[in-house]
Amino acid sequence: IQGEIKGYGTQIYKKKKKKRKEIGPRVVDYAQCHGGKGLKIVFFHNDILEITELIRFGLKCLFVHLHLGGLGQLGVGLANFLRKRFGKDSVILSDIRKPPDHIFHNGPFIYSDILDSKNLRETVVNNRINWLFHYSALLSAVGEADVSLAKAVNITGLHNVVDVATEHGLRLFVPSTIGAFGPTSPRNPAPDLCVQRPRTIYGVSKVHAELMGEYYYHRYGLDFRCLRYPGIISADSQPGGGTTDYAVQIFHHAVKSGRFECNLKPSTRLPMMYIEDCLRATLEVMEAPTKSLSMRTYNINAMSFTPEELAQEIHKHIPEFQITYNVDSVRQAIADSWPMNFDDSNARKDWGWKHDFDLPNLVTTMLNFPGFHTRVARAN
Ligand SMILES: NC(=O)c1ccc[n+]([C@@H]2O[C@H](COP(=O)([O-])OP(=O)(O)OC[C@H]3O[C@@H](n4cnc5c(N)ncnc54)[C@H](O)[C@@H]3O)[C@@H](O)[C@H]2O)c1
Ligand SMILES: C[C@@H](O)[C@H](N)C(=O)O
Repeated sequence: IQGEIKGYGTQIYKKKKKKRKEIGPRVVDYAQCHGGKGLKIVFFHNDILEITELIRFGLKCLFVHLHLGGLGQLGVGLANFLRKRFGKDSVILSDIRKPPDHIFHNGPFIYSDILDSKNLRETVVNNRINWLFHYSALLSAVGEADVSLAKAVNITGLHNVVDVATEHGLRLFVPSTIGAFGPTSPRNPAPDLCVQRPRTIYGVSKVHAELMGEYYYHRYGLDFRCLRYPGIISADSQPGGGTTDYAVQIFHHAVKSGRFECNLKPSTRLPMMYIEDCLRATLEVMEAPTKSLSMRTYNINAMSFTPEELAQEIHKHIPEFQITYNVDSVRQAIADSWPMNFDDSNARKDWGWKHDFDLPNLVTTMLNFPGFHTRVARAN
């Protein structure tokens, strides 16, 4: 292996018979592996930046990520995405639910309840975890239906996660949301820093998570990283009870029956994103050099549309598709308090965020997603 590791002025050499390393002061050991065809390099476990650079040069590396709340709409996709990048055994998926066979056999899975701090600590210590992705949460609509459980999972759970991550020097990712804004926030667009007075327990808990993470970063040096996601749209996983769920369900109904009853008004404009962009952004901000991050919580944006505009785009592919409206007052009130558009210029400037999917691409990709039609048929 030969090449310069950008930004670090270090080099790895492989010569025919003799292997030699020059890779900066933090390498603690190196050895031949794979029958002499490879070079195994051992780092201090926190040197993620150097490891990231090496992976760009095609080196395989083992460092372990723990992924909490991993069986939800976004979790399995994130685990697959990270496993492709870092190797199957480097990512441990966890949840309190029993995983289906194909997920259980696809890589390490363990039970982990974020409300049980002892169990969480044991998991982190026993598996020598370096990065932690905290996806466990009750979303906006289900949170309003059970405020006390939402308080426990979204607030007490977050405290446990932040404590363990701080104690063990982990890099911690916590997703926030458009739901962290409220009716008094600027809505078109909502910038990173502005009034945040959400009116849902979900939103309140996410503002709390943003502030706790940033406080621990300043006070104790916790490497906390947070993105405010828009509503996320995925083909192979179901949404978990949010206000933006309609934008996933519409595709299933369009394919299955050609009809969809929407629970938001036709003119409700919300920021949205295809899952592939969301997962890529998550990895990009986790890999971003510390010095490039001027903030610890960033908006990320891709597109913004109304149910009416989404239906029109689907109509181009399925001309017989029909949408009707039966408004759910709880979800509508939530949606009306959220931003219509997101200003993500800081993410674009600081660490080069750029979305790939706009509305036409999203609809084409969803409707042509491999196995989507079969999956819809099976789900029904
Ligand atoms: N999906 C979106 O559109 C969206 C948008 C913005 C932000 N987010 C955030 O991304 C994260 C993941 O969202 P999602 O859509 O996958 O959510 P989801 O509701 O689909 O999944 C949440 C998971 O958390 C697990 N969980 C609940 N209680 C737990 C506990 N005590 N311990 C461990 N796990 C527990 C659940 O079993 C579930 O698998 C959440 O934090 C959410 O707020 C999601
Ligand atoms: C927007 C996001 O946080 C989630 N999909 C919800 O609607 O609750």
